[in-house]
Amino acid sequence: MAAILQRLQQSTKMMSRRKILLLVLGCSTVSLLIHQGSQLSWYPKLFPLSCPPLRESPPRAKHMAVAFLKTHKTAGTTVQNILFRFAERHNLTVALPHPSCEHQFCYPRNFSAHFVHPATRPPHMLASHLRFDRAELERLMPPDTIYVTILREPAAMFESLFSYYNQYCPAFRRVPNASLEAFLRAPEAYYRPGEHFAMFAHNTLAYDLGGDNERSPRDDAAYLAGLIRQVEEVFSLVMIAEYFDESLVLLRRLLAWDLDDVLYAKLNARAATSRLATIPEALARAARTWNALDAGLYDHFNATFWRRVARAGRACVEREARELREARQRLLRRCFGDEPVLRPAAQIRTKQLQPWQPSRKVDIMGYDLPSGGGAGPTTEACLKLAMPEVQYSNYLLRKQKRRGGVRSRPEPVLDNPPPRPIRALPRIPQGT
Ligand SMILES: Nc1ncnc2c1ncn2[C@@H]1O[C@H](COP(=O)(O)OS(=O)(=O)O)[C@@H](OP(=O)(O)O)[C@H]1O
Repeated sequence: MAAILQRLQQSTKMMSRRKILLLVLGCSTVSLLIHQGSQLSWYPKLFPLSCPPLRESPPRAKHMAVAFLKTHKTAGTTVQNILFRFAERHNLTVALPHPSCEHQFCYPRNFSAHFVHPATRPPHMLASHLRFDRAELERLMPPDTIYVTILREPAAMFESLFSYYNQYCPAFRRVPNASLEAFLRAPEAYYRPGEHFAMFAHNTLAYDLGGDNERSPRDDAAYLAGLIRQVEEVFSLVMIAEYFDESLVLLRRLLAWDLDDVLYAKLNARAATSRLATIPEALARAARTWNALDAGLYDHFNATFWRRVARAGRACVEREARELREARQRLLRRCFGDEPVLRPAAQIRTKQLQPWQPSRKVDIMGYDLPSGGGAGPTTEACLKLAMPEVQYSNYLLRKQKRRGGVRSRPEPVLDNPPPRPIRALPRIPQGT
């Protein structure tokens, strides 16, 4: 009897152990499904299992030698600011223009290594405006330099150029009522090749890339194909301004940087009142026809960009881009308050954050620090995040000059002298 009872007890124990085991297994499966449900079947595109982790293991060393060709009106200032801050955090030398070149490398002249301030050589990084010259850049930069650049849809870019350089580019100044429509109806009536700053009025991208902006792909298709080949040979990544966050994801992967390294504040944006809300289709077509070389470059590199995104896994790139946007919102809120409003220069009290205004008709927006924030590492990081190009270039030059000489006193950030007039483009007499 006792033996029967003992066996009964044992089998009950076995049963409950099996039940517990089954229960545990069941729970784990359900929890796994809940946890990864979105990665399995119902959101397969958004959360694929195959996305590489944000931080590689073992980590690939961050790439430190970068030359960014800062093309005009393409979100280049925002990319430049990312690179400047990275360089500072890693104690890298940034090539900066000699003061006689202003804050650009004597643009629109072809780049020469002579334009680089001696206190900023040999550099790890370069990100100021220049007209591309491969041999001269290779003479200056380390052999393992990664070259990157950015393009923007030519109609949007041209609308921005027309508004920003309206007072400086004679071709634009000739147009009655500063009308973009009038210019694009008959560009040849206003445009004179070879005159001062003509490159802002015709195929600016091609010119910045070192090409001949007067060539037309309609008459000479081989020229465009050759220019594309040259760009492909040198640049490891051509970013696209319309897909800025996706571009940064590709950039940070190329350079083995963290997502935090490419956080940014949007710089150099015009106020809504200074821009066309939408570019009418006919105007966009005319802008693309007039800038046919730029349109050809953009179409080609936009297509290669998306092929590259597809190779990296589109869903993974989108997921990272979304993480970047969320982290960026958190950072902007922390730096500039709950509503990180872009504001006109007149409303920015912090001198170092006032962006240059190209004319009374165009408002370039910026950020301001909340009052009473005081000094400190967070304030300094926020200040740099929103610092316009000229103030940041001047600050970096002073800092690097000092590093080359006396090392003891750190460069003050918050109380540096007011910036010199920005983009000291020569004033052109009315009616030229
Ligand atoms: N993150 C991001 N995404 C998309 N677009 C952006 C971004 N950052 C800047 N911008 C827009 O880029 C224009 C300014 O370009 P640049 O800084 O290259 O101008 S400049 O040549 O250095 O003066 C300017 O365009 P417009 O406002 O149309 O003039 C900015 O609004």
